[in-house]
Amino acid sequence: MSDDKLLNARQRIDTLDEQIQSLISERALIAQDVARIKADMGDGADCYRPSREAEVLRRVIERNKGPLTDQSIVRVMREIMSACLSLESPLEVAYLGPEGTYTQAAVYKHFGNAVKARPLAAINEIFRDVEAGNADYGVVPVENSTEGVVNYTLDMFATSSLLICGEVSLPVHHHLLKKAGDLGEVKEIYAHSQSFAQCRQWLDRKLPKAERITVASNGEGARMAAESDGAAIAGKPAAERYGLNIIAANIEDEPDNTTRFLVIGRQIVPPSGHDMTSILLSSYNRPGALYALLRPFSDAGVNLTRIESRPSRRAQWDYNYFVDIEGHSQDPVIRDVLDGMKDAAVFYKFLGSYPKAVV
Ligand SMILES: O=C(O)C(=O)C[C@]1(C(=O)O)C=C[C@@H](O)C=C1
Repeated sequence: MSDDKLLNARQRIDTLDEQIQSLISERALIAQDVARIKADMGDGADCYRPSREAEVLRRVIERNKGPLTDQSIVRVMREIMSACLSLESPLEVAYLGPEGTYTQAAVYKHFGNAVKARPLAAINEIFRDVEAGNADYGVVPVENSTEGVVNYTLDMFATSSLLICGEVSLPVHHHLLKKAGDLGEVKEIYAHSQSFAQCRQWLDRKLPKAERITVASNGEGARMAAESDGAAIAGKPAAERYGLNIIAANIEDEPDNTTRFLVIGRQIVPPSGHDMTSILLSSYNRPGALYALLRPFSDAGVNLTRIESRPSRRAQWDYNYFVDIEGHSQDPVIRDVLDGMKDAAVFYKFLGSYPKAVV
């Protein structure tokens, strides 16, 4: 009797699978049409449309009645769009490698698995690669909820011609990885400095005597652990990539530890309805100058969500301010404020308007 029930349920699944598959194929045919339409419009260069993708994914969440979580249903839809886009034009995305880094996970979260992800050794190489047109887009880490900003990425924007085209928010779970053995045998640990900082309390408590060896990336640390008796702090993809065991899971001090990444490219992204805008400013070094510069945001009711200062490298004790606001630069209110700011600031650079991360 229960055999019959199982058979029946599987038949219903088979029927639905057939319908889903034929609908996905129909969708892919339309995506090919879209590519032809874009080519006819002389607009073919940018097959990837971040705003449209954000709209599609937001609609998926609005429609979701469960039982799948928003994250799960978005992941499925993201892969369908990724496969459709690869029919239009395969994308190449440079990221902070080697394989197994959180940045690689951010690439796949944002672009799906049909993208060609290219690992590079340093953040400046990613900027150069995209600027030179070797990669279509790049993905770089910009801030972590526990450890704060990635200064190197912010500094690159001061001189780069690239724009921010998107953001990716990735919950980061650190694990202690080792070829074999257990916690008691760990004498050396390889990790990126940010990961050591994010797991400091756990390490002080559990492995106070182990030597902490800072390496360029967590992927690199995992590779080194695979070739030695040492352990590495990295994510699950690195464990899989380098054949390591997870000997302690989720060792980050903050359970909500999240890293924000930026997608960099040459595209001016149109509004999606829920956008962010990033700018770089510097003000005169006199009382009230920074306040006067930023006040128009408040007067216009624009939400300033982040401000970071970095040495400008133009003069001693002179600073650049990285400012994030909610909204798009094509919104007339924001356009007016930014236009005023261009004249009032000592230095002003528009870094991009882009859709807020959907999940
Ligand atoms: O709407 C478009 O412009 C498309 O190319 C289609 C599509 C999709 O599959 O939905 C694919 C790629 C783009 O990045 C956005 C959306």
